[in-house]
Amino acid sequence: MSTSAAPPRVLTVAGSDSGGGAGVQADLKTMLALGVHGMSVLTAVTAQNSLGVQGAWELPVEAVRAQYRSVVDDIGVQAVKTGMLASAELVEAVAELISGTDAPAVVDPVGVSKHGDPLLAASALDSVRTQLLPAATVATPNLDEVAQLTGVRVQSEDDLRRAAAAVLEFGPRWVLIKGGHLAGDAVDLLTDGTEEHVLRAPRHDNRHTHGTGCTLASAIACGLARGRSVPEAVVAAKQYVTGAIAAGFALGAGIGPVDHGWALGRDVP
Ligand SMILES: Nc1ncnc2c1ncn2[C@@H]1O[C@H](COP(=O)(O)OP(=O)(O)O)[C@@H](O)[C@H]1O
Ligand SMILES: Cc1ncc(COP(=O)(O)O)c(N)n1
Repeated sequence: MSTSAAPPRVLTVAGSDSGGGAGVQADLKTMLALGVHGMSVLTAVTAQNSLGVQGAWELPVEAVRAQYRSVVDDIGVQAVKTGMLASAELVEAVAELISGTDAPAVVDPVGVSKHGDPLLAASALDSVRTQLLPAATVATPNLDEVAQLTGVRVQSEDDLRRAAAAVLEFGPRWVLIKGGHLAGDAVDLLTDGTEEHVLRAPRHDNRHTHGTGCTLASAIACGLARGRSVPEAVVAAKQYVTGAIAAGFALGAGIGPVDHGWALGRDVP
């Protein structure tokens, strides 16, 4: 009997989106599409659909710690991605867990949903700044999160560099500022303070963009788990999320999800 070699293992530490477009569900679908073994530590459960978030319940810190230890101590991880962490207590526990793990960490500092529903308590922002961001190999804030964390308001592409410098002050190794909410091309800036990479993709005129940020951060984690450098992983992840946005589809009466499976059966980037 033959056994196949195990694929790289990637762990998401995030909230559940019952609608299946964002959160842990987006992360695991991305991981399957990009050829790694996806695993999850659930931090919170949301009742969520195309119209918004109808309810959110966080898990006890012991439940988060126990899930994390179960996965890391037996199966092992080649990369970790964090998403919705809900409270200061959970942010601090997760920051400690990822700091003690010998694997790159992609930190998506999720603040609010596309519909403006809060996914992180305001009282947790300081823990994100002082404990979570310093533990990140790559942090991937969107423009609202940049404003919340640093006070820098990005209004045009020219402001991206100033935003990146302000986030780097908190200590992540790299930062990817996502300019997806600006008009014009979808432009993101990746930098470690020395090297700078501008990632530009055509804007798809598609309102079905639920889950873009989760999908991009997970795709970066997949690339890192496969041994790619941060810039290589981010370039490939940007290609993957751009294709997923182009293929986003209507579901329910509101904002539909990106299509995580758009590249299945084709060569993955
Ligand atoms: N309409 C769009 N067309 C193409 N790319 C987009 C579009 N909207 C967002 N993006 C890209 O999707 C990724 C996620 O960005 P964003 O939507 O800003 O994150 P978040 O989901 O955290 O708000 C970024 O690479 C961004 O440039
Ligand atoms: C549980 C959960 N986590 C994260 C997001 C952010 O989603 P997006 O990727 O659209 O910003 C969400 N809506 N729900």
